[in-house]
This record gives sequence, structure tokens and C-alpha cells, in this order.
Amino acid sequence: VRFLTRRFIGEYGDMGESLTSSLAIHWELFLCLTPLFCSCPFSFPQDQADQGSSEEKRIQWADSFVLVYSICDRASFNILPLKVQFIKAAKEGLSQEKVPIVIVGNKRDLHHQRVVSSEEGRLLALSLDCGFYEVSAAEAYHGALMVFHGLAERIPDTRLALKKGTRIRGIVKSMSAVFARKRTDSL
Ligand SMILES: Nc1nc2c(ncn2[C@@H]2O[C@H](COP(=O)(O)OP(=O)(O)OP(=O)(O)O)[C@@H](O)[C@H]2O)c(=O)[nH]1
Repeated sequence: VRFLTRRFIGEYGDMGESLTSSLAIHWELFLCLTPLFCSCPFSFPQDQADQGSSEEKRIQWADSFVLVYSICDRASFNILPLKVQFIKAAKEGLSQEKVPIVIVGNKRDLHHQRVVSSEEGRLLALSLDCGFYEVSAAEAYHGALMVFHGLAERIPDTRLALKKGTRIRGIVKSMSAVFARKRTDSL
């Protein structure tokens, strides 16, 4: 949301409904922008049994991956090697291309609660052949921008040329519409 709208929503609360319906239109991209294996407030209902194959489908659909952990939550960091391994097994098994993955340490603003150092993050990303950024989604837009720019740089030009076009523009349009509507409502 920070990347697409430049805004940070601390609590989803009353935004939930309109945002959810807008995202439902473009659920594919949203899934791509959502930390892949985390629960999210806009999850679409699905049976447990379908979950494995649905995750597999998301991975097959996506061109690239952003894996977000919190610098204040070691468990969210420790799980990364497994996630990267899972993605690589699913994607690289089918093609010779390297799968673009960026690891992001979020909540940089909470430095007093930090339990994962920048160095650890950088080293892990290096060892897994992933990009690395530390950001605060809450504090600034710039970090989110850098993440997605860095991600795009890791996608081979040939793939970008194949997929470029309407999809991302559609997302940005409908997200903007949601927030414009919200502003109008509150006037
Ligand atoms: N201080 C701080 N809080 C953040 C930051 N980014 C997200 N949060 C908060 O962290 C919580 C989780 O954020 P979400 O956007 O829901 O992230 P998520 O990965 O979907 O996390 P879960 O909801 O736990 O699955 C929310 O209360 C956010 O407001 C950040 O950069 N700094």
C-alpha cells in the first residue's frame, strides 16, 4: 500500500471494506505484493486443502518476490531461508532463469526493539543470492520505492517487455480511486 499510494495505514480499520473490494479486482498483483506466506487482512477465503496448491499457483504466477520480515521479530527472519528455498524449488525447477527475490527488513523506525541486525540481514540475503533493503514503511515512502525499483532491476528485460502494460496501471488507478473517494467522503 505504501508503494502504490505513498500512504501508510497504521490500522486498516474503517478503510478495510473499500480497500478490500478494490484489491479484490486486482487480487493477483496484491498477492504478489503481499508477503507470500504471511496471513494478511485481505486474504481470500479458501479451504485448507487448497492452500498448498494455491500458494504454488501464486508462486508460478509471480515474476518476482518481496519477502518482508520485521527487524523486531527474529522468527520472521529465521523463516526466510525456508521460504526462499521453497520459491526457488518451485520456480527454478521449471526454468534456467534466476528468480528475482528481494528480502526486506521492515520497521527500521523501531530501533530500540531491534533484534535482527542490519549485518545479519545483509549476510543472509547475500548467501541466498537475494537483494536486501532495510526500510520503515511507517516512516517513509522512499524505502518502499527503492525496494520495488531494486526488484524490477533483478527482473530480466525480456520478461518485463512481455508483461509490461495495463496491469500495474490498472492497480494504481483503482487504488488512487479508493483513496480519492475516502478523501471526498470525509469532506
Ligand atoms: N512501527 C512500524 N510499524 C509498522 C511498520 N510497517 C508495518 N507496521 C505495523 O505492523 C503491523 C503489521 O503490518 P501489516 O501491514 O499488517 O503487515 P503484515 O505483514 O500483513 O503483518 P501481519 O498483519 O502480522 O500478517 C501493523 O500494525 C502495521 O501498522 C513500520 O515500518 N514501522
